[in-house]
Amino acid sequence: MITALKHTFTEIMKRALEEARQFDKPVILSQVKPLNDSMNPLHFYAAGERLFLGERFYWATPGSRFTITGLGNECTVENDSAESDRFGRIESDWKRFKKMVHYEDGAKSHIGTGALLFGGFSFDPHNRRNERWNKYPEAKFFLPSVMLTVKDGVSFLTINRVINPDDDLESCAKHFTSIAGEVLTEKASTGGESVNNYTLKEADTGTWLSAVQKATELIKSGELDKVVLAREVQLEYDHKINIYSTLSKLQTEQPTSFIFSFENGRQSFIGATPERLIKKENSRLLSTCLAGSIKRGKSKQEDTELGTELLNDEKNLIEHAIVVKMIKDSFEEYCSKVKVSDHPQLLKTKNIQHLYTPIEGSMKAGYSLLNLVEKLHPTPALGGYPKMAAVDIIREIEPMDRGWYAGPVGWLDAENNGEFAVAIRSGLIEGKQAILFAGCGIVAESDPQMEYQETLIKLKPMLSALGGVNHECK
Ligand SMILES: C=C(O[C@H]1C=CC=C(C(=O)O)[C@@H]1O)C(=O)O
Ligand SMILES: [Mg+2]
Repeated sequence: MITALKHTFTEIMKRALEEARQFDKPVILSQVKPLNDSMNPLHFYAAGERLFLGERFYWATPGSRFTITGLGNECTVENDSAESDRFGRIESDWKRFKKMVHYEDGAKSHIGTGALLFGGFSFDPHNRRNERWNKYPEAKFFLPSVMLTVKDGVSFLTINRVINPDDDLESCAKHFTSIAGEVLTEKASTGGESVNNYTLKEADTGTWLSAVQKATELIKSGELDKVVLAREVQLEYDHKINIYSTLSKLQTEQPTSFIFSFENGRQSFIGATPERLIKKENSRLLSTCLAGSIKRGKSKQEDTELGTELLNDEKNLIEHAIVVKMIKDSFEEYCSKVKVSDHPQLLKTKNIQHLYTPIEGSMKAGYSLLNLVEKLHPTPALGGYPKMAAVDIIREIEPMDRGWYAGPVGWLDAENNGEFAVAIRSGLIEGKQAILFAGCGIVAESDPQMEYQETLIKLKPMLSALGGVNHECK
């Protein structure tokens, strides 16, 4: 068995085992190999179904220029802390582990390969909890057993193993020699019925409209500047929802968004979000201010006219400016060389146009990616401004438990690089049921009916991926 592996890697494996025994602590061993043939990441996800159902993740940046697909769970790093230390605790748990990461010689030169954690955070750890989110703690990440990274068309396979002090060399070696073969030769089960017969229930529409009205009054009375209010719809299908085809439709229909799936037992939390929270590549940090929306036009001309209207609409410009100010202020605290343009541009997805301002900076020494996630979450595009007042009001008047909706979802590696998006345009899927979420930034000038119409547009990406393109809610 062991001889099937490269001699050097066997040596590394022995050293890892010795280290685990010496410190009486588990050690992560990671092997990264380039793949000669390019591989379709969604096929890889589907191929993991038999062996790793319930423990898979998928992440694709806009245009699928970078994807990571993880199968199996070598170790979970999670906590249910309602305090702000939920970010810090993920960081310190990961630090403890990652000190002992070993790479095959020469393999670790690509960000997004090797040992990394994928997962996310709930929106608000202090909110009441609906039992549907029981499997999604306030912070949960896992290290996959096997992972495919595709970067600009080049594929890498990572195999991870947590080596415990009482493991033996032979079983470790077996893990590395057999796991990749088992997945790579597995036939992807991508089929299944296309989903289209469903019933849709809208929860508490009246309550939501009154909440929006109430929010505008609170804003006018000076209690806060902005609050984001969300609502949910429940879809019941007559057969099990096919996650593979849903992801693949999202990927085709939403090329300007991040596509994600976090599979957790029988549930999958999936979405196509256009909004990056933070990306860190070495010391370079990028964030996206995205807020303010209008529908797409039916013709090119109407689309351009609507875009121009959005760029000049006072209500939407206020909604957007509040986000830019908060992210810019945070960047100025944590970064040098902050760059942000004075005027928003348009970001167009298939169904909607947004006001968009990218922002970048160079992270000061002593900070980490998760420090930035903690600082930014929730931005006023998801929470409101001021942050604490807005989150309190959401807790009080929003008629639902957001769970992981609008929380940060993404990955971080052992070198403190990674990327998080905000989990909007998303849904929680289990069996025949999908619960979809959509929210809107409420400012003093907001009109409840118009905000409601905006949520209908924001529900479309998920509805369409689930086969319900023409549905119009009440
Ligand atoms: C909260 C959501 O969208 C945010 C992101 C972009 C534009 C928004 C808006 O115009 O209201 C929202 O702030 C959502 O899609 O659920
Ligand atoms: Mg809006």
